[in-house]
Formats: sequence, C-alpha cells, structure tokens
Amino acid sequence: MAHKVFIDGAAGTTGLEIAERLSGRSEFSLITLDDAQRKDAGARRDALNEADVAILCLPDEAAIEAVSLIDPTAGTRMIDASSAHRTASGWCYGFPELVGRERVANALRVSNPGCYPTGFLALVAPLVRAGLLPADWPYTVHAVSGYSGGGKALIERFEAAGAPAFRAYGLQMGHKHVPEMQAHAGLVHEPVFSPSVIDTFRGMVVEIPLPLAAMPGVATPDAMRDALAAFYAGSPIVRVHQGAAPAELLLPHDAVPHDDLELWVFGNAQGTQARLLARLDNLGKGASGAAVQSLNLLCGLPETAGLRLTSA
Ligand SMILES: NC(=O)C1=CN([C@@H]2O[C@H](COP(=O)(O)OP(=O)(O)OC[C@H]3O[C@@H](n4cnc5c(N)ncnc54)[C@H](OP(=O)(O)O)[C@@H]3O)[C@@H](O)[C@H]2O)C=CC1
Ligand SMILES: CC(=O)N[C@@H](CCC(=O)OP(=O)(O)O)C(=O)O
Repeated sequence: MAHKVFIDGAAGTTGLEIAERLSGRSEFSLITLDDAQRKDAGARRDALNEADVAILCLPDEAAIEAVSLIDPTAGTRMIDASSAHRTASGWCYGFPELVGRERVANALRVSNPGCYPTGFLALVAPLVRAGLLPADWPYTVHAVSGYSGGGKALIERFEAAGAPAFRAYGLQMGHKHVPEMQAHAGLVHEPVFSPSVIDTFRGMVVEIPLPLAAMPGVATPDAMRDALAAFYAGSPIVRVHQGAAPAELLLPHDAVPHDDLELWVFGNAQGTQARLLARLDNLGKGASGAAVQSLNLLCGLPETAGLRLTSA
C-alpha cells in the first residue's frame, strides 16, 4: 500500500520541489489541501494525523506548531525542513551519510539539514571525526547561495526591478545555521559564518579556508581529500573530486535542479594553505532532495529513488 505523505507548506519553494520529486511515484499518495485550507489549523491537524509521513516545509514557528498538532499516538513520522529542530533532542539529524542510513530509516522525527550546513558538515565533520582536522580550531565559512535559498520572500525581492547583484548578510552574526554546524561537526568553537546571496535562482558554494601552517598537527590536503573520498566511496549523491585543481568553479544562471553534492580539497604546493569547497543545489541536497532521500529511507525504499542525480 502507498505511503500517505502530507507536505505542510506545499505551496512554498521547498514544498513544491519535494512534490515534483514525488510526482509519478506510486509508492506514495499525497494528501493535499487547497489554497483556502492550507493555513487552516484544523485542516492541517487532520492531514498531519492522517499521514504516515509529514514533511514540514514551513517557517520555524509554523513547523513547531505543526509538531504540536500531531497526536503522539497517531504514529505520524516527520521530516522537518525548517531549522527548528536541528539540534533538538529526540530528533535525528537527516544527513544519512554522516549519521548512518539505519538511524534515519528508524527515526520517528527527522530534521533536514540546512543548505549551508550541508556543505560545511560534508567537508568538516568526517575530517574532524578522523582526527585530520582539529575540533578546537576556530573555523571560518564563506558561502554564496542562489536567492531561492531565502524562499518566496527573497525570490520576490531578487526578481523585482532594482534587485541587487550581490548581498552579504548575517552581519549581526548569530546566523541560525551556526549552532547546527558546530554541534554536528563536534567543534569547540562556533565557526565564523559569512553567507551571501547572488543574483541567480539556485546553487550554492560553501568554502572553508584553512591556514594549515598555523594549525598544529593538521593533515595534508592530499590526506584530507583521500579521507573524504574513502568516507563517501560508493555514494551515489556525494562526489569527491580528485586530480588537478580546475582554473575556476562556476554556478550557472540557468542551473537545472539536481541533488548532487560535490566536494573539493585544494592545497598550495608548500602544503601551508588549503581550501575546502562544496557545491550543491540549495533546493536539492540542501533541502528538497535531502528530504526525499530521508523519506525514501523512512519508507524502506531505495535511498536515491526520485532524486535528480547527474550519475543516474
Ligand atoms: N529555500 C531553501 O533553499 C531552503 C529552505 N529551507 C527551510 O524550509 C522551510 C521552507 O522554506 P521555503 O520553502 O524556502 O519558504 P517559502 O517561504 O518559499 O515557503 C514557506 C511556505 O509555508 C507557508 N506557510 C507559512 N506559514 C504557514 C502556516 N502557519 N501554515 C501553513 N503554511 C504556512 C507559506 O505560505 P504562503 O505561500 O502563503 O507564504 C509558504 O507557502 C523553511 O524553514 C526554510 O528555512 C531549508 C533549506 C533550504
Ligand atoms: C539565502 C538565504 O536566505 N538562505 C537562508 C537559509 C536557507 C536554508 O538553509 O534554510 P534553513 O534556514 O531552514 O536551513 C538563510 O540564510 O536564512
């Protein structure tokens, strides 16, 4: 029998992309609310409790409200795309490559990773775990995102006349992704996070510069690249690039949706500096693709079913 899935926030950017990935899949039957009902607490309560899996694609406060609407005896399992529960106890962090596929598959409540933390953690967490990077280094994270990363409000702003070409933000510090990056990489210090938005719809690059010469006992760039390649060996989603550094890494204006996550480790010839880079679709492995990956695991289905992978 088909798994009943309710996407709360189905009219939003992330919700729409999840629905696209699920369309035509007979393993699921979608519970839908029309426009008049989609924000009605009673209608949402009924849909949330009828679902086998509820996927929350809502602002944080609405996601917290949605959880409160679910009767704990109804058995509804949840995937929350918001940042409300990413370090909360009782929630599994939905990054199967890092936490283990079994844990996600058996979870009642899954918190989908944030888009920027996906790039950061994919690079740093396995290296810290392996002792190749120190847990007590004050890391810096530079990142650019397509404007769909800010949902409908930022899409409207960037598609209006007079939209900026570039936007640095998070300047008051304390971005909501910082606790998630620190917790799931097992870091002593909060990373310094400098996010920005560029004038393209989707795509993201996350970079961690490493002044290796100042980092005692740190591994070489080659050792880090090899360790990441071994960690993600066989992953159909995460690809660690080997070989000579390309001249440049680009984000196209007309990127097609995809669920891949690409990683690079660059180092200078002296071995005194390195740059760790991740490139992903903020709406793919950064949001909707990750939610569908976790949904597949919760339902005992092949992990990559319905995903948009370049290797497929
Ligand atoms: N965009 C991205 O790249 C990523 C987003 N996320 C997270 O996913 C979540 C959704 O983000 P995103 O899709 O971008 O945001 P959007 O603003 O595009 O969509 C949010 C949707 O939620 C609806 N909504 C708001 N309040 C309620 C409510 N009380 N009841 C029912 N529906 C409600 C909105 O309604 P209306 O249409 O009327 O405004 C909208 O359709 C957020 O928590 C975001 O942080 C996570 C990773 C990446
Ligand atoms: C460009 C942009 O505004 N991006 C969002 C993050 C998008 C995302 O990852 O959503 P979560 O916050 O739910 O993780 C921001 O910085 O708040």
